[in-house]
Amino acid sequence: MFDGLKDKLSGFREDVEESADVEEEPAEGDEPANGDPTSGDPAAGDDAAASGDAEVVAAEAPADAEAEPASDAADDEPSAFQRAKAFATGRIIIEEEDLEEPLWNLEMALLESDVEMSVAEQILDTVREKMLGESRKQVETTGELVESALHDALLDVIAVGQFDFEERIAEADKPVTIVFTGVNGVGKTTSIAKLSEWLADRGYSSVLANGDTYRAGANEQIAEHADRLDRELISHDQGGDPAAVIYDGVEYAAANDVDVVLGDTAGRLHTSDDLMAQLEKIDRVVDPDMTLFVDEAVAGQDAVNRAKEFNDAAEIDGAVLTKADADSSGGAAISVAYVTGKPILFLGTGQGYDDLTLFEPEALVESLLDEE
Ligand SMILES: Nc1nc2c(ncn2[C@@H]2O[C@H](COP(=O)(O)OP(=O)(O)OP(=O)(O)O)[C@@H](O)[C@H]2O)c(=O)[nH]1
Repeated sequence: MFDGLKDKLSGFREDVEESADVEEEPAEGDEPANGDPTSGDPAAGDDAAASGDAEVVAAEAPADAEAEPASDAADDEPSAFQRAKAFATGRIIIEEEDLEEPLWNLEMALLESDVEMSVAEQILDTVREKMLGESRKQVETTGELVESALHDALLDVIAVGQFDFEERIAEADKPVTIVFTGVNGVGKTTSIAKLSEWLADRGYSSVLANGDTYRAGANEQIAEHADRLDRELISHDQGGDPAAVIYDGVEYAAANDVDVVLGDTAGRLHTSDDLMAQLEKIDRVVDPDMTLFVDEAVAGQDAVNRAKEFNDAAEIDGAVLTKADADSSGGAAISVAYVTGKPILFLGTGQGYDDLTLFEPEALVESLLDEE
């Protein structure tokens, strides 16, 4: 999953390792490109330093490095002594300028992978801070340092607002009403059917309510899922009031001890203003326990923009990203939570009813950074 992004992240690691290697070259006695007088220290010839596995001391680069070379050994800068010591112990120092090109390449890679601009910038800021920050005292290999910086940076943006969905269902008063929003054709209805099955696997009953009274054929489509899964479906004729359908779903669930109401909504009306007004009305009338926004992982930036738009109209509690099994760039999965402040809760991973996976930020980050 998200193989393109995975390759690009691995490219960043190689870039940094290459830049760090350049720092080690003075072992041969060459004058370093940056003219740093300490880089030529003979101690840099240490075997460990010459190996690709050299340890790293992360240090803040002086902001005015060019104007004032490291000769003054100011307390808050990587002093000549620190550098000499680093070389003597087979370590290298990562400076801001070593990261410049790799970070630029990383930014391009993230944008090419459809990561939203503000999210890409946040990732870069965290990576820069983690790799140069004073607080990082541990000594690690270049690869480990990059991996840990990327891990923290990605997790920070992906895990925004994450909560335990099953616990939320377990603790809520029944029936729990969940309304699904999102444009047509992204897999909203299929996701409702999948979630009904996911809930049943965990002992929760559910009823489907078709609030998409706009599109011809919507009743038949959801009825097919309800039949196959043997679930009750509440629907009104085409053109009816969607808020009334979902309201009836809640009444039915309360009267029949059903745990969860899963309400579908239209993905398109005459105008997008009509659609947003309809969602606001459902919000007002039904006051759902959760509103989940559904879109395709493959839609990239479009999915991120739509998530923002829908969240503005009827505040969402989380998102479901479908078609994560298709070859997608990964940008939506990285960006939606940071941009909306609401977590991705599920990934759709196929067309079967069991193809719904709880979204786990830590697992996603680990798989993105897995070198296999
Ligand atoms: N590969 C894959 N296909 C999916 C996934 N989720 C849904 N689909 C397919 O996407 C298509 C559209 O899904 P629907 O559930 O009809 O989409 P919708 O958003 O409800 O569309 P409307 O009913 O038109 O609003 C169907 O063919 C689904 O089988 C997924 O996670 N992976």
